[in-house]
Amino acid sequence: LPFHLPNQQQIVYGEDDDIDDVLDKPSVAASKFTSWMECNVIDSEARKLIYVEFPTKFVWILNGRFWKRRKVGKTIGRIHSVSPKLGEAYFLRILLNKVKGPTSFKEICMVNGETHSSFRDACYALGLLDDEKEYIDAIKEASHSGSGFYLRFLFATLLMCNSMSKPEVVWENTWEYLADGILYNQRQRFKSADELKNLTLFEIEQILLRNNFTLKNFKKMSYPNVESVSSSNNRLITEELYYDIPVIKNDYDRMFLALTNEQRNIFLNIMSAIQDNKGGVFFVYGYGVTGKKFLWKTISAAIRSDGNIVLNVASSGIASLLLPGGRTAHSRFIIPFELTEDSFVK
Ligand SMILES: Nc1ncnc2c1ncn2[C@@H]1O[C@H](COP(=O)(O)OP(=O)(O)OP(=O)(O)O)[C@@H](O)[C@H]1O
Repeated sequence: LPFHLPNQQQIVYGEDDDIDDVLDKPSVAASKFTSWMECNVIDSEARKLIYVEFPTKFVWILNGRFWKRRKVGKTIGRIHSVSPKLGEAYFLRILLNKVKGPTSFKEICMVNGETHSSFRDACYALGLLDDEKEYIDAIKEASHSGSGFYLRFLFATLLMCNSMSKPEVVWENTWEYLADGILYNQRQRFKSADELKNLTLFEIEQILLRNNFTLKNFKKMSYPNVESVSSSNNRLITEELYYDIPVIKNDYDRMFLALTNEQRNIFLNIMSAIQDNKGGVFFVYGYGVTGKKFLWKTISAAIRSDGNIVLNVASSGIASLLLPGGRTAHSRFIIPFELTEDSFVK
């Protein structure tokens, strides 16, 4: 048994069909599902049945596009299954297993005389959905042993699985647990008193600017470095500076000592181009498993352990996973890729 949200009935049409002809199709005016509701208006027997029971007493007359009382035969109904990800369609399906004889979509949403604004709310009112207590309790319980990072991961996983019917309720009740560690990390972000001073000056300058003043009017006062504030508020930059420097430094020391002569030569060449601000394009090639990625990792660790930024990119998703903090070049630099029949990634 098909069903659909209001005005979302399925229609099949050809590529060149005229839009008016498409809209005039009988399946638009009367889908199996909307005809069921129309039958409920005129037939009192129909109103005793939920949708899935309908085919036991009624048959669908395809030519006329209406339901008629069944005279012979037995049949059972089954409603198409729907993923919870589809939201309202999923909740409508739940209601269809409960509501007898509705004559309109509005009536499906009606519980004890009250019309709800969504199928989800109607499910709630009927007690068909759990309250979110079990999720709230689970997050609170996990907070005894898990860090804030782990809890945020848990909440994100619950969101991705669509397991919570009212994620906003869980969020409001648990955000303080989920926020654990963020304040601490933000404090750590300001590596020096100078950065903190700069940000404070920046905030003061904002107040002054709103009142047509500026710190520049006070000759002896320092002026904030606006560029560094905007970069410290830039999420991408912050993410790249989020590495645990002592850990990275340790990795770097270990890897640097292990470099082969050939790797070390390349490493020193590239590092000197960086340190002397010369820049350059380096093409490192070699047979598989000869240590190219090991070299990238060492270079990345060397640069990151100085608190600088490395953007590791690869052309394929799998290769990018092998690089520390790697992303595909397309994703990182938002390279447009026109998808046609003949397009391919070189
Ligand atoms: N100097 C080194 N000291 C210790 N282990 C190393 C060294 N160089 C490479 N390795 C190790 O050798 C293995 C292969 O290296 P890596 O993955 O860097 O090779 P690759 O050239 O990038 O391979 P592929 O081309 O197949 O992707 C890894 O396990 C790496 O840790």
